[in-house]
Amino acid sequence: MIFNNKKLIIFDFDGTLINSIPDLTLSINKMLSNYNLPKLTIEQVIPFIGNGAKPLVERSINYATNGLEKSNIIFEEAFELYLDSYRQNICNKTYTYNGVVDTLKYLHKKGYKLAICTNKPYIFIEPILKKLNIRDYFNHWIGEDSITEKKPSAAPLLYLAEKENVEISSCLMVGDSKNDIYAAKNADMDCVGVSYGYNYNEHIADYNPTHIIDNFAELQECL
Ligand SMILES: O=C(O)COP(=O)(O)O
Repeated sequence: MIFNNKKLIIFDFDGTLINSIPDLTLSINKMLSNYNLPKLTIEQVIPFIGNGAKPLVERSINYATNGLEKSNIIFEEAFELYLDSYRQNICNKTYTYNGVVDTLKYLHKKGYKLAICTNKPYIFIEPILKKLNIRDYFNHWIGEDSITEKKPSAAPLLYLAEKENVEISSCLMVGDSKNDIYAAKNADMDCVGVSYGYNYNEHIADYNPTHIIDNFAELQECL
């Protein structure tokens, strides 16, 4: 599929541009170990990603304490422990998926405006972009706490379109999660689903994005 007349491409972050799951899991496990709870595997943590940091911590604690006593856990304290650990391990094993760097370079060179809309806390975005040497490709990035609503609300996508002064029909959302597809549909925006991400272990095709790609570099054939 070829998308004509697009000017602004908005990317999801975790599961689309970067595989952050090893560092997220490490930080979840550091938090859990504080309460002598069993460690979770990467596979166990994957379906907890997508709605932001608090749901990730909450789902992980619920899973790890299944049947165990949890009255000793104060959620706000556990959340701070997780944030502290992630701050220190933000980009140890996180990497860009295959084709991401070359494709960002290609799109940037072609004159597209590029932005990121993630449900990750804002404070974590820039350090990762810098560490992975991709910061300068993006005009804007927003996190779950940047405005009052997050994906699957249309609000963050509408906010970015307005910031960049681009009409919705000239924007394209690219993401791995149903939250990305719903946000795009709620904003009446075309969207590309990537099949290799997390998406609660569900097929992205089940959410009917405008187009699906299996490798990020395929975007170069669409734009
Ligand atoms: O941190 C999350 O829960 C999801 O982040 P994402 O929106 O970049 O996939």
